[in-house]
Formats: sequence, structure tokens, C-alpha cells
Amino acid sequence: MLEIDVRHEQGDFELVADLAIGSGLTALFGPSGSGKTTLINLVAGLVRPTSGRIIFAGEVWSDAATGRFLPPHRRRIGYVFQEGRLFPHLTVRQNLTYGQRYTPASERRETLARVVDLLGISALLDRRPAELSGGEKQRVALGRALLSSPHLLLMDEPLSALDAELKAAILPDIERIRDEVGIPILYVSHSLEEVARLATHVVAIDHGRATPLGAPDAVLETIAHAAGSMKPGNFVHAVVTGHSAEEGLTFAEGPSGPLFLRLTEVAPGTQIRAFVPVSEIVLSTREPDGMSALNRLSGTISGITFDGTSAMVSVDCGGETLVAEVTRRSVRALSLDPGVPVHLLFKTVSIASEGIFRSL
Ligand SMILES: Nc1ncnc2c1ncn2[C@@H]1O[C@H](COP(=O)(O)OP(=O)(O)OP(=O)(O)O)[C@@H](O)[C@H]1O
Repeated sequence: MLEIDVRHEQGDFELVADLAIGSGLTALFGPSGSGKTTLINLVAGLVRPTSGRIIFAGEVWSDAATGRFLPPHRRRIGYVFQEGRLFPHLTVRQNLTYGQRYTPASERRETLARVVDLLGISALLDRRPAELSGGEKQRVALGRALLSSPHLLLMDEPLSALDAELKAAILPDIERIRDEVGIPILYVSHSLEEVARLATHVVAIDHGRATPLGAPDAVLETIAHAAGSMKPGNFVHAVVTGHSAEEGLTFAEGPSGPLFLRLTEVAPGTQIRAFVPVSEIVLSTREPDGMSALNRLSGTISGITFDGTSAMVSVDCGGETLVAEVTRRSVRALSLDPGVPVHLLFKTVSIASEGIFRSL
């Protein structure tokens, strides 16, 4: 358990956090400048808090009242940055084993063979960073962090420099680390899709105030609000039923009907959640006809809230509530009201690849 109870001032900015972070992956989620990196740096020991304490597994890492401050290398933390920050003159193998250097042999829990296998990087061992793609570099950086047998893993936007395809390739590696390595992970992200997919717990930060929100499933709306500029969305639950490589589609079946997704490698029978942004859902009071959008669900309006210029329409679809964002004008024109039956339409391509993932 990581216990953070700190206040920290830097220039005009003040960070206040009172958090208890347990096992699993805790996402630190918030807009730019909200204090995410500052919080990570306080935990890593790269910055000393103005006041308060940080305690990990009963060991005091930092206590402003007593002046105790454990230096970063004694905290047994693995740190993965936005850019891999590998040593350019070392091979991948040397970069990886560098991570072990400061860990006494008796405390090493990871072997090179296991980490190489976990991340699928055996073919890269003799290359140098200049000969790696962005995604490969990030995998090696992850491997190096793991090989130091850390007790806590800090990841500061590790995927933000990668394009969508590379992100989709590395997300399963991070899921495996979360599920198999068994150490707490503190993960900074701007991306709601990434948080939705990876997090077991979410902490929102806004203007230096950190608020624990719980599990992402339960708090999606809160996250969206906390995030301000982030696009909110729905989790649609379903079970994968098959694929068509020719059509580029994955088929799934949910309580609210069939779901058509971009082609994934998720095995049939797997429980998934797909992240559908509220702004991507079109509502229709008539049976839709002659439209290209493959996803067509139906349900009954359970509530409408007005949010600035738009309306958030909640629809009960077979026990699952989906929220669609429409204009006030559409609410009037279609006479949308609680109890009215509606059809929901959204395109397969409106669900990002990184927005399709196994249920926890
Ligand atoms: N060394 C410093 N001295 C003074 N102010 C700083 C310092 N470092 C960061 N800040 C300020 O502290 C605030 C929080 O910065 P921080 O880097 O933690 O934000 P962030 O949430 O990680 O942002 P981003 O998502 O853009 O990386 C910002 O207002 C920033 O300008």
C-alpha cells in the first residue's frame, strides 16, 4: 500500500493529495498542468514535498516533519517515461540488464528470460535503440523497469508518443504486467480510452487537487467531468463471437444486441468492453434504413440532462444504460422524453482500437 498525504508548492502551483494506493493499476488522470507528473515525482523521490508524508508498505519514504527522505534509488521503483530514454550506446540486452544493476541478487524477482518473453522482444536483444521503432523502444523501457524487480511501477504517459497502431500493440503488454507481475502501478494518462482499458482504480487530478474515484466502470461519468476537455463515453459489454478478416470486422453479442467492431485479435468467447464516445451515437425514433452504420441497438429513454449546449440522453438498452449526446434542437424535433423508444446508431470505426478490451 502506498500512502500519500502531502502538500507541495512549486511557484504558484499547489498540489494537495491524500490517497491510499493499493495493488492493480491506478490511473492518474487529468488535464495538462493539473499536477500528474508532480505527484509521480513526489512518489519517486525526485521532488521533496513541502509538507506531509509518503509511506510505502510501512516504510517511510518521505516525512517533512522529521526530515526523513529516502533517495530515489532506495525506493525500489521502476519508472517508465513518455520517451523510452534508453542508453543509445548499449544494446537492448545491455539496456535491459542495466535495470538489474542496483538490485542485489537475492532480491531479484525477474529474470531476463521471463521479461523478454512477457514483452515479446527476443528478436531485438542485439540491436541498439537507434535500430528500434518507437513501440519497441517503449517495450524495452518497460522491460528495463521490470528487471529492477521494483516494488512499485510508475509510468508517466508511456504511450503518448506512439501512434494508435503501436499503442494497440503495447496495451496488451501493460495488461499482462498488471495481471501477472503483481506490483502496484501508478499510471499517468491523458487518454480516457487508455484509462478505461487499463485502470483498476482511477485518481482524477484537477488544478492540483487529487481525488480518488474508484473503479473506472463505476465512475466513467465522473471521470469525464473531472477531465473537462475529454470526450465522455459508454462502456458497451459484450462477448466476442467471431471475426471476418475479409470484412475487417470482429463480431460480438451484448445484452443490447449484436456489436460490430474493428477487427481485433480477441479470441471468441472473451468478455469485452468497448468504449463508445457519447458524441458518436445517433438517435432515431424510427427504424433506421439504408444507413452504413453497422451498430444498431434499441432501447427506451430513461433520462435526459442538459449540459451546456447539448443534451445527454440516457437510454436503457436491455439493462445496460448508454448515453448519447445530441443537440437541444434534436430533443425537441424528435420529442425525446423518458419512456420514448429509440434506436441508437454508431459506426464501427467510431470505436477506437484501443477502446476495445477484455473485461477485468
Ligand atoms: N519546477 C517547477 N517550478 C514551478 N512550477 C512548476 C514546476 N514544474 C511544474 N510546474 C507547474 O506545476 C503545475 C503542474 O505541472 P505537472 O508537470 O505536474 O502537470 P501535468 O499534469 O503532469 O501536466 P502534463 O499533462 O502537461 O504533463 C503546472 O502548472 C506547471 O507549470
